[in-house]
Amino acid sequence: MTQAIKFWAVVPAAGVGKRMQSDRPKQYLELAGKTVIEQTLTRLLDAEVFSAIAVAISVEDPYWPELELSRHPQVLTAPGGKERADSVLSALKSLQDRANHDDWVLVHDAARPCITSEDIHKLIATLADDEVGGILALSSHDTLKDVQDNAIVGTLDRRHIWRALTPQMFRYGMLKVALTEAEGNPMITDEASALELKGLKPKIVEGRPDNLKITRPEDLALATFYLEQQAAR
Ligand SMILES: Nc1ccn([C@@H]2O[C@H](COP(=O)(O)OP(=O)(O)OP(=O)(O)O)[C@@H](O)[C@H]2O)c(=O)n1
Ligand SMILES: C[C@](O)(CO)[C@H](O)COP(=O)(O)O
Repeated sequence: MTQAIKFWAVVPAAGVGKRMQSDRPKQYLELAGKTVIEQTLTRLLDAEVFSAIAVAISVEDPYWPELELSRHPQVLTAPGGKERADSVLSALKSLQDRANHDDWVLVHDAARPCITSEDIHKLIATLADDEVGGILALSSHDTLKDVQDNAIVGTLDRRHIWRALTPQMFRYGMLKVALTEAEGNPMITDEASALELKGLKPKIVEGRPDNLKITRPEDLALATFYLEQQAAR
């Protein structure tokens, strides 16, 4: 008897947040009354689609155990790695006794707290029968320039340039193999790039522009605004 396909979430949350220039990793900064990571995990839990959420946490992280969500029955913890891809692979390995080869995994940055159930379900509905999977992404509303040594050398066709977001949705077995084969490759900054290395063509699903990644100090105010706008809808 074929087993029902399950959905798992993987949340890389082991970064130090250098670009945020704050006193703690950015996933533990306050945002709308909670920490950034609590906002993110709450949204993933509220989507009511994941069998479990595997969170990659730095082995030196003193903040995680203080969060009630760290004891949530659907939240699992895995040791983070040197790079984001290492953290994602570690979290995937922590699911190996639970996830089946063809189950779907949605990898979502802890630093993207404005994700909505709407976009999670849109990604799943669009790709649930796809051979490879794909990612939420944003098209460009601006003219894009090719720049070398601070000088414009050309204008790019914006129809072919999209900004990758998360979640990124791939089959458990396929993603684990791809990230294992790509281990140590500095060009692998998202899950899709590991699949691309194998000659696969992940799909694009247009996401909401408010699904920002908190990276620099000014992003917190924008994220606060977005969460308030979403709450008012
Ligand atoms: N070794 C790492 C590096 C990053 N991440 C996670 O990957 C997500 C996106 O990465 P990024 O925005 O680059 O976070 P940081 O690496 O923390 O930021 P910075 O590059 O400014 O240090 C974040 O949720 C971060 O916690 C991770 O789990 N393990
Ligand atoms: C995965 C990602 O969110 C896609 O845009 C992004 O690459 C992660 O941030 P990083 O700064 O590249 O680690």
